[in-house]
Amino acid sequence: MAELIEIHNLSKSYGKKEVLKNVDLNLSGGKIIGLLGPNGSGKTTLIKILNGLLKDYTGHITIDGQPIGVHSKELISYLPDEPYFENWMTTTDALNLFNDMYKDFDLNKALSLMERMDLEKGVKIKELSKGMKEKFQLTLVMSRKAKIYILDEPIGGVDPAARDLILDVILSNYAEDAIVLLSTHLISDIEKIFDEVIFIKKGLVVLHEDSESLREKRQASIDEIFREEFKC
Ligand SMILES: Nc1ncnc2c1ncn2[C@@H]1O[C@H](COP(=O)(O)OP(=O)(O)OP(=O)(O)O)[C@@H](O)[C@H]1O
Repeated sequence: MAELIEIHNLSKSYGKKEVLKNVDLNLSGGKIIGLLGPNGSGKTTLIKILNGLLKDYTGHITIDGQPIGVHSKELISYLPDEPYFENWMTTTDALNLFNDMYKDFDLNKALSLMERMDLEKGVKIKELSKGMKEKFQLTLVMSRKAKIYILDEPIGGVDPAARDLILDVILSNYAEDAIVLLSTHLISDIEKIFDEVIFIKKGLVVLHEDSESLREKRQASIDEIFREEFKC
């Protein structure tokens, strides 16, 4: 049976610079997968391709057995690395927008997550702090009953106490057969929830392994293995 995400021989260049090189990845459902690599290694580029935002690549990708398109966009709940709200929007406007836009959006879940995150309705999003914006975006994204969640740096701006809350929200809000693909630099904070990790180095996938067996094999944490692998 086809894996939920299959990537074969994917390459992508910006001008003459090749930033993804012959990437092969098969990702199956029921896993939280860490996409890890130093700055500029190609994580966001890969994520944008999976979300249909970049189309000028070579190689072959299927999501749930189909090429990237309407079907994959319905399956994926995507948290981009930058806020995407319009300046005029309040938290209530954004809730309504998600409710209108996505069939799988659970408004009641979003409202209860907002309460847990200490976020209020009717507040102008541009007046929220960076961390509060991140929490709010994550609330919206995790309130969809999606088959795939792609989270680009979900906790970069939030304080350490809120990070644990966010991890709990991620863990308890995805269906068991779904994929969570998550890019982060805060490996030690998040690694406990990873089932698998992917290391990407200058556009090449240099490692894709089960995180528990990797830790056992190397007798080190994912954070330590990452630091060793990417030592400057
Ligand atoms: N729009 C663009 N035009 C030209 N080059 C780009 C563009 N976007 C990204 N790049 C280049 O592609 C490479 C990969 O960038 P990408 O944003 O995918 O890396 P990343 O792993 O997500 O980095 P970070 O951890 O810093 O967010 C980098 O060399 C970057 O300079």
